[in-house]
Amino acid sequence: MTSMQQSPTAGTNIDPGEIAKFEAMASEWWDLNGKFKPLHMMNPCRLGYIVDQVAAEFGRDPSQPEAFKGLRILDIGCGGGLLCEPMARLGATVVGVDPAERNIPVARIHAERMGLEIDYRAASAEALAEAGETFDAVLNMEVVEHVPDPAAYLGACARLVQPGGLMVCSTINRNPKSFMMAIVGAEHVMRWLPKGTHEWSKFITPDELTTMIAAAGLEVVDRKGFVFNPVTWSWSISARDLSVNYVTCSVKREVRG
Ligand SMILES: C[S@@+](CC[C@H](N)C(=O)[O-])C[C@H]1O[C@@H](n2cnc3c(N)ncnc32)[C@H](O)[C@@H]1O
Repeated sequence: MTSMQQSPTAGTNIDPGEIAKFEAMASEWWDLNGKFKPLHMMNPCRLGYIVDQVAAEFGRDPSQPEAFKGLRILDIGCGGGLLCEPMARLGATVVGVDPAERNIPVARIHAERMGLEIDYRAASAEALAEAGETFDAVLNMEVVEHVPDPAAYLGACARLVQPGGLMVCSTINRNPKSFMMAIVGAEHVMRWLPKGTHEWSKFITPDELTTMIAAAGLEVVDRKGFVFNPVTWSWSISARDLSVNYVTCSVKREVRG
């Protein structure tokens, strides 16, 4: 790149180092034993949470085929589409967006192979908000800890939620236990993730996240933990233990006039 050319991430709320990390792993999104193994392992648990929240908010029965038909769902920081695909299977109109350009063809090709129609775009939350797009539900899973200015990013995400809609946002708590589990355990001992995937200082406590989401104009209506059980080797939802991985659901109240 010459000094006259601008990086695609220049002047944005996107960390080029983070994008490079994810682009280097892009071919592994759908390898169950590859670098995204932890996300695949968590997927049933976090999908259960997302489906329940969306179904409750919009009065849908998720056991019915095409339960989410008519809903427009955005997955921001979609990676390879691990969450987009199940949403499309439930009948939603799905847009998956990620600033790491190499993720997009990987996600597109996989969706095509699965016979799913998903609108994947290399873009940022900020660019979509600027274009005035809105969605019934915004999925914002495991992204905020990779963003330079989380408060500004959440502001853009909140603008993408339609009045009456919701955002599901998950991330990692910041405390000594999360350092031991998410960095020492996951990156150095289990080697589930490449070393340096996460920076502990970028983790966010549930109260900090709640405050930022509220400042962005949404109301946090639910917070739960995602807890790994090393005996059953599975993840479950906890109402009490938000000490490492956790999720929030927030809504944009409709203005009554
Ligand atoms: C840990 S992965 C999570 C992927 C997906 N959300 C999931 O949970 O399966 C983080 C994703 O966030 C994307 N990302 C990094 N910085 C971002 C930003 N500023 N805005 C949106 N997405 C970003 C990365 O490219 C990567 O795909």
